[in-house]
Amino acid sequence: LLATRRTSNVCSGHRHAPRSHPVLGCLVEFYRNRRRLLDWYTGLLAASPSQTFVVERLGARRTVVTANPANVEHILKGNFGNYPKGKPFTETLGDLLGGGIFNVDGEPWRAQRKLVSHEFTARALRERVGPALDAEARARLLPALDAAADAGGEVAMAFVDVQELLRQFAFNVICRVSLGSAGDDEETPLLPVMSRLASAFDAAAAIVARRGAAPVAAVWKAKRALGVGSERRLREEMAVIHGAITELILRRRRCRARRGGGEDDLVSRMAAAGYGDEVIRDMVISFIMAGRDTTSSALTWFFWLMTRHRDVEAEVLREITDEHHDLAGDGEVAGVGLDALRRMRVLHAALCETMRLYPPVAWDSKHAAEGDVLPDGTVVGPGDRVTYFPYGMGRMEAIWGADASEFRPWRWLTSPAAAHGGEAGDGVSAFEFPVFQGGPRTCLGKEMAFLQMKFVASAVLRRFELRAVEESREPVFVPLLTAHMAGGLNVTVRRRTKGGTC
Ligand code: HEM
Repeated sequence: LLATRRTSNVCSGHRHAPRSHPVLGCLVEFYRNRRRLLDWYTGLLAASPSQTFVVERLGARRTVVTANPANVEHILKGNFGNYPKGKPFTETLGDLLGGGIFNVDGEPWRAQRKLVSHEFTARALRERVGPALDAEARARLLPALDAAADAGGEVAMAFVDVQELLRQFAFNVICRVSLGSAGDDEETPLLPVMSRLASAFDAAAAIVARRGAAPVAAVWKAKRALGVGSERRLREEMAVIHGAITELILRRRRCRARRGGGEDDLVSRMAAAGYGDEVIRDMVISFIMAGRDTTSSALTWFFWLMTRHRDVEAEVLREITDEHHDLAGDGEVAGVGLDALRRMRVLHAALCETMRLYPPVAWDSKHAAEGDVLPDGTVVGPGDRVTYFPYGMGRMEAIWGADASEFRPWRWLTSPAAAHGGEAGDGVSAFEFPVFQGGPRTCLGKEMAFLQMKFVASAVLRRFELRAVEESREPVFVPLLTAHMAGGLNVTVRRRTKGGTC
């Protein structure tokens, strides 16, 4: 069973691994560790001489898990063509994502990527993302924190779940960006459609994520064939999602017709390029998926880390105050504000450090089209799953040094490229820090994500001091499709005075 001398096999070759039944393979071990897979995998990778191990278990595909940067570069870039997402991935996520960019390979992926990249030009960020952030912050995010701050004065334990607030914020922003105004001006209010969509989306994504984590895929497939249990619920939630998005697209069309066309949002451009309603709908689903839980997850951990590391919070606040931009106060966010956000190096470093330890996408898998040998000598068979593992990589001493487990944003400012005026993190390879993936399929929304996270961090920290209600509790990181904090992040909110103190 050993793939190579340097690669550990979880069930037979690893010196710390328990002996396993030759037929059941890893199933027992896997089942025993199912609630702590992240830490189990991280430990196995750290102990492996080449930061790679192979899992073989009955009823599941052979899986190579790696935290080795040379292997990650090979999979994501060097031999990209041999590592599509593959059928097992697209089958698991197909009911949710359909034929959207996240769930297709080959030519359909290439064509969608070309089209979608227009959403992320400097102009699109300035003209559409900036105003969407500004509008959403003014409409809901800042008023909710204001209300919590007011309540805090009267009720001893008034608090707000900032993770939930951030998820709603990101959801509304991504809907505004991909669908334009989507008929805000119509008689039937838009909000109920959006909240129907948001809750169906949550339920469907959770069911699909559990499919991916199931020890044996045959179980969910049987439930789907019989239309029972969670699979039946998934079908119902998907009907709600499809109905709501189709309604939003129709509103968008009516809105465009009323205004005489000439608009440049994703839906309009896909329609103009001849894509049918179903493909457009699936693309919007992929977009919501990509843009919603990723930034809100990173920001939730960021705010929690700020309550733990007040020295870092003070440095970030000093930088924000120095930039003198008033993000939701004087309306400059869409112009000067975006440039000010780009200049914030300490905040950028703190966000990178947050995502190193708590990556929004904790692991990601491809499936080998043909047999291959990875740079560290691991043999890959045709059809094998190959998983790169940002969560484990962020904690590897082999990559980050002896202080890998500590939150130290300064490490991002001391690389030679960053120290000479580059952006924080310049000089760190995407294959050592594959939080946004890397190579031809690298995240298209990376710049938008940083802008959004910096915008929210600045707008919130400048006005409010957030403190975790249970400061001493270590929150639980739940990976699913995108990661989140179990139980949310309840914080108390106090308004800051002008000088940045409370
Ligand atoms: C902190 C925030 C974010 C992180 C960590 C992140 C991470 C990632 C990762 C790991 C992938 C690769 C997924 C895969 O191929 O399996 C990806 C792809 C993608 N991301 Fe992001 N993302 C973030 C925010 C965003 C935002 C705000 C958008 C805007 C809509 C976005 C749009 C996309 C798109 C369209 C793809 C698909 C690219 C392709 O398949 O060619 N992302 N992202």
